[in-house]
Formats: sequence, C-alpha cells, structure tokens
Amino acid sequence: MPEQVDVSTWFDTHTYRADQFDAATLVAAKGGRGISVLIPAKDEAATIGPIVTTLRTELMQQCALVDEIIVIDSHSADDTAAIARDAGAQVFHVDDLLPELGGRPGKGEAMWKALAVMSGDIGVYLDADVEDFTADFVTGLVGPLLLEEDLAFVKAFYDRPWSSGPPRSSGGGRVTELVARPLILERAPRLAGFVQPLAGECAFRADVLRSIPFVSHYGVDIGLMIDVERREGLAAMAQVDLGLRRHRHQDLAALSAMTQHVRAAFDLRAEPDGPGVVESTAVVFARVGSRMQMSERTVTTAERPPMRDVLGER
Ligand SMILES: O=c1ccn([C@@H]2O[C@H](COP(=O)(O)OP(=O)(O)O)[C@@H](O)[C@H]2O)c(=O)[nH]1
Ligand SMILES: O=C(O)[C@@H](COP(=O)(O)O)O[C@H]1O[C@H](CO)[C@@H](O)[C@H](O)[C@H]1O
Repeated sequence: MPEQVDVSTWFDTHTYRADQFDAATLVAAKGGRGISVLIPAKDEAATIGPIVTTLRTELMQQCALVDEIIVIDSHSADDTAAIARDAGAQVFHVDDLLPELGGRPGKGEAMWKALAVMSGDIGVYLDADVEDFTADFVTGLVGPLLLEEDLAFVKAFYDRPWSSGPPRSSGGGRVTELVARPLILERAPRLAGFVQPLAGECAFRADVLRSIPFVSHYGVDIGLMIDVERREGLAAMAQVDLGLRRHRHQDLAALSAMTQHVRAAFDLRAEPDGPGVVESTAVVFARVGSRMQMSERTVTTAERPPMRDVLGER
C-alpha cells in the first residue's frame, strides 16, 4: 500500500519551482543515471527545430545532463522528422517501433512506443508545439526526481496566456478547466492538487511508467496520473512551476474530441480489468452553406499494456 498523504499537505510540500534547480547541481546529482528526453510530434515543423537545438546545445553539449533526445514522429505530413534529425535528435516513426503490434494514431501511442527505445533510467516527455522553449523545462522537471529519492513522477505546471491576450493573462487550458478538473474532483480527488493535470510535460522513473498501461490519444496524460498515484502513492509525485508556456491552440472541434478521450481515460482506468476500449459519441454541428447540420462523431479510446510486459514477451 503506497504511503498516504493529505492533498493540501502534498500541495505545500511537493510543489517546486524550476528556478530551484540548476544544471550543474543536477549533473553532479545524476550519478550513473541516464536521462532520455522523449518528444511525441505530429506536424510540428515550426517549433521542433528550436526545441531540439536548445536541448542539445544547453543540456548535452554545455553540460552532460541529457543523454539522448528522441522524437517520435506521429504521422507528420510536414518536415518535422527531417528538421528534428538535422537538429540532432534520434527520430523514429511511430509505426516503425514494435511493428508487430501495429500502428495506431495519437499522442498516447507515440509516448508509449518511446518507452521501447529510450535507454535512460529517467524519462522526460515534452510537447513539440511550445514556443519560446527554454532548457529549464527539463532542469525543472528532472530536478526533484534527481534530488528527492522518494519521487517517481514530476508533472509540469505553468501560466497559460491566451495567444492574443496580454502577456500573463490566462485563457489557455480549456479542456483542463472545463472538463478535467471537475472530473478529477469527482473521480480522482487525490489528484486535485495538480495545477495542470493534462500537461504534456513530465519527468518519470522509466521502470514505473513501463509498469503501467497507456491510454491512447489525449487520454494518456490523465491515465498516467491515475495509475502512478494508485501504484506509487501521491507522496511519490510532485509538480514544478515552469513559469510561462505558450503553445499552438487547437480549435474547439479538436478540443471536443480531446474531451472525449479524457473522459474515456477515467472510464478505462476505473475498470483496470475491463475490455480496454471505450467508444464515445458526441453530437456535433456544422454550417454547410446556409444550413446548420447535425451529425455524430464517434471516437475510440484504447489502452496499450504495460511496456514491461511487451518487452518481456519478446
Ligand atoms: O496525433 C498526435 C497528436 C499530437 N501529438 C503531439 O502531442 C503533443 C501535444 O499535442 P497538441 O499540440 O496537438 O495539443 P495542444 O497542445 O494543441 O492541445 C505535441 O507535441 C503534438 O505534436 C502527437 O504526437 N500525435
Ligand atoms: O488543457 C487544455 O485544454 C488543452 C488545450 O489547451 P488550450 O486551451 O489550447 O490552451 O491542453 C492540454 O493538452 C495539450 C495536449 O496534450 C497539452 O499540450 C497541454 O499541456 C494540456 O493542458
């Protein structure tokens, strides 16, 4: 049974700031542990280059904090893969990894397959659509993991200005605020202290994430949180303030599908021995010419088994 800690006590004791950690201290604390940065990317030609270049220059060349940068190309139609490779990342097409298991679309699949190729003891997932990326995203995330031996998982949080608004206004995180947070209070209240529960950026012990299933698409992030809390306990989790984050905003239709995956993740993880697939249907409206049309959108959210089981079977 994992150690239990009260949520508000956890918030006070397990919330860090990125500026508490500097790369030199972390390199010294790292010891023999390998650190792999893993970036799922679909059509991110505009931002992937500067992200990989910043990581390689500041965290691999100027100091030896990061050991590998792996970009998982998730069916990009643009030059994401070539740009990432030119900037110094190892790039894998998602369908080329574990090909015997077939290829599936979505961010969750790319994150899961990254676990099959990473060599580090510690992993860091980053989103590839972040503008003005800085290396302290990684030092902030791995800092608590390297310095606090009881931790297994560190989640990012940040201010999320709306791109057209004044510098520090809020507005981003629409699915988080309108759907995920109410569902967390109702169905996973131990996670209520996480400021950005859907954040794509987190650091983790590889053995822990290899021992839990992965929900597909945008259900992956909340699915991981639910399972890490169940297995390791809240005391093994932390969050870190990365300051400001700007990213590309998807339109409401895409976020509506994201909402279906997030809700499905709660359903899948509520029934760990269930069928591992949820089909959900939403009603959607679209104007065609002068008429409004109503239709249904069915979305499938599925699980992948723990990577440890898959690799162990090979
Ligand atoms: O099918 C997909 C969709 C998204 N992503 C990646 O997942 C991360 C977060 O997704 P996205 O930027 O679409 O979400 P948003 O931040 O716009 O809500 C980014 O690195 C995407 O390139 C992916 O690998 N496969
Ligand atoms: O929280 C949300 O509503 C969505 C969309 O954010 P915006 O309303 O476009 O800022 O963002 C979540 O999903 C993204 C894709 O995985 C992540 O990049 C964000 O960190 C996460 O909060």
